[in-house]
Amino acid sequence: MPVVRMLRQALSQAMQSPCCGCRTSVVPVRFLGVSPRQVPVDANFHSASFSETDHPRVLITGGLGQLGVGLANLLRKRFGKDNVILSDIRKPPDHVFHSGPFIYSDILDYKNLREIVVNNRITWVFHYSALLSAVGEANVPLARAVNITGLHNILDVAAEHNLRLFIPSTIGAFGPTSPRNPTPDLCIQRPRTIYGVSKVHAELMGEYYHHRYGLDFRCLRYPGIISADSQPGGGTTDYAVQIFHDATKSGKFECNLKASTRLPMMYIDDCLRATLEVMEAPAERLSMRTYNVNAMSFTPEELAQEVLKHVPEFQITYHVDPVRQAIADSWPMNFDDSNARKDWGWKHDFDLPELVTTMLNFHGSDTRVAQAN
Ligand SMILES: NC(=O)c1ccc[n+]([C@@H]2O[C@H](COP(=O)([O-])OP(=O)(O)OC[C@H]3O[C@@H](n4cnc5c(N)ncnc54)[C@H](O)[C@@H]3O)[C@@H](O)[C@H]2O)c1
Ligand SMILES: C[C@@H](O)[C@H](N)C(=O)O
Repeated sequence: MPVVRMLRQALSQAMQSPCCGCRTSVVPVRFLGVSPRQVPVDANFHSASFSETDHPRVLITGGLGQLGVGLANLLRKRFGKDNVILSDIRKPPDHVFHSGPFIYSDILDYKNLREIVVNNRITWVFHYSALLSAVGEANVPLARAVNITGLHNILDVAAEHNLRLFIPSTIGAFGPTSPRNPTPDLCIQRPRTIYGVSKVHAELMGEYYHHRYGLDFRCLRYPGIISADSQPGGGTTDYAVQIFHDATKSGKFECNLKASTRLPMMYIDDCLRATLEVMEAPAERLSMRTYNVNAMSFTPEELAQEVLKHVPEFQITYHVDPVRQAIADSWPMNFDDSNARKDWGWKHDFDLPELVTTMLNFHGSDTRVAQAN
């Protein structure tokens, strides 16, 4: 059937369908190959995208970055190893490859995404593929492709196959004209990075697909995430991970942000737990589809002071990267996550002292910690 005729037919069906809220029963259609399809959306989709007695079948995109492997570990404990598929365009290290299902998936290849979802009977997607703030500024065309075209692909696949879709947003979705201390869920969002622009777009498109097509879209705005056993992928908050490596290796750290740069931060265990909790929350508990989540907020100077309590010879110096500093200066200093706490019971476990002890212990400074205490 010619494309124009199909579009007309889809539009006319959408106009004729009884309106439940503002949702219609037609999802966007991709015209690929010779068999374009229209997939009706169940009006009661929010109640379940899979049988409630079954475990979800999960796909994680961009899973080999800082957060994906930890998320896979957490989800596999809960839903079973074979129910969680990790994917990326990079080659997995041995321990990841042998820890559960892994497949190649390029978020820019729509047809391949659809095949993966169909062949593996996927019901939940955690869409982690992205270029972060600093690497995004270094390659805007690629960031635009991965973060925006890739987003469109995953939204369409999710809407067509009734998936529950998690997309992380970020403190970077706010900008210099947002209230920065604290930053509430709903306020002006005019970010100055391609990363931030693409994340505001993701928030708005996900919410639009939710209202328009009933897509079960869920989104958390993460602060800077600090992890011990995985490396950050090129963001502005990376210093708060690197400091622990350097403090334990050499006792010295050169920070690329000013001493007084305050940013919201979270330990990875809290971040991944928040992600699972919002995905498991009953739909009626979610008064919004995009929530701020937070744990703590600190400056490099305050972090260094806390490290010093454990590593008395630790020295921090500053060599400011103007690109990262400009980004950080436009981001929230404190994040108001009261809606997440009220609606679905968000509560963080790690504050700054627990974070520093955990990170230093992981990096093998047990003796120094013991000596200092
Ligand atoms: N780490 C943080 O501090 C933080 C904070 C806020 C939000 N987030 C969001 O969480 C998600 C995961 O973050 P992360 O820190 O693990 O990111 P990361 O940069 O470490 O990893 C991103 C992954 O995406 C993959 N990728 C790139 N292009 C791809 C493509 N075409 N197809 C498929 N995969 C592709 C990369 O290979 C990489 O493994 C991102 O969406 C990020 O915006 C992270
Ligand atoms: C904050 C977050 O989105 C990411 N860590 C970055 O700095 O780009």
